[in-house]
Amino acid sequence: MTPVVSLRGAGLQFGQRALWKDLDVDILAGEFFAVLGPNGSGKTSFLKVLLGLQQLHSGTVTVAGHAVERGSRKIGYIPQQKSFAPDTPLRARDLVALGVDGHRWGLRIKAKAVNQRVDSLLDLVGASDYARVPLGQLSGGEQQRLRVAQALAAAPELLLCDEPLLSLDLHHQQAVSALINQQCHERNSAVVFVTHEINPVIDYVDRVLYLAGGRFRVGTPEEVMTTEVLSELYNSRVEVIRANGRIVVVGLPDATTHYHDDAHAGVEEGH
Ligand SMILES: Nc1ncnc2c1ncn2[C@@H]1O[C@H](COP(=O)(O)OP(=O)(O)OP(=O)(O)O)[C@@H](O)[C@H]1O
Repeated sequence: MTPVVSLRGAGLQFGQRALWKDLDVDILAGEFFAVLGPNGSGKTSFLKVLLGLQQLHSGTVTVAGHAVERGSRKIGYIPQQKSFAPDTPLRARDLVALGVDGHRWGLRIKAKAVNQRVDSLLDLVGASDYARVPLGQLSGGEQQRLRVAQALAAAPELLLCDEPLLSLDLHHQQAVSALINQQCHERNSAVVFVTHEINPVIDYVDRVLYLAGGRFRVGTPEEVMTTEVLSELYNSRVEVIRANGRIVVVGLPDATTHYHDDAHAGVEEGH
């Protein structure tokens, strides 16, 4: 089986700073692949390489067996959240319709089929109620659910997600993670899921790429999310604690922690 993503000897560097190098990895159809690491470790840049928006410094990358091309219909992309401008001249359903590949249906039934597909996607992400509201008037979480629907619209072979759960409440975090998991494990897309927190998707993740300090480790969560591996990656003693199926990492170096509030200082879940 041809891997959906294949990297060989891949390296990315800005100036003198190597984000990662000598990365060999194949990501398969139906695999949920999480990319974890502190701020600035190169997670978004990893997605940009797969999107053809960022050249590798060394090595090679292919998607579905071919050189990476920009704007590929094989790839669905949920970008890191940025709000739409208040005067964006699109309604919620227009955004989702942009993701639907109308060419799949014959001309005569095209409009109807596209409308039905858009309706079912809006329903999937719980956005039917605001389908006709202009994008700029929607909350951050509502906009985010539409981006998810748009990315799923073309049933992509490869689904790239950059922190897709940010600004979603717990209920919608669970709903959106389950949808992405369905696209992966039921519809056989390869999913690359960038996140600071593994816990919301811990039940779905097959393998992890953990980036830190110019180093990386690839493996199952059980192999990578350990005291030994993370201490080595951070070059500093951290403790990985597992409780009730969740992973808590304690003692991350200050420069790499993201406190949600003061109460979390020194403790970061699933990072
Ligand atoms: N085009 C570029 N030119 C120079 N430096 C860049 C460029 N793109 C990214 N960088 C740098 O590379 C590093 C990694 O950036 P990236 O956005 O991939 O990190 P990240 O792991 O996604 O971080 P975060 O968790 O904060 O989103 C950052 O220090 C960033 O400033």
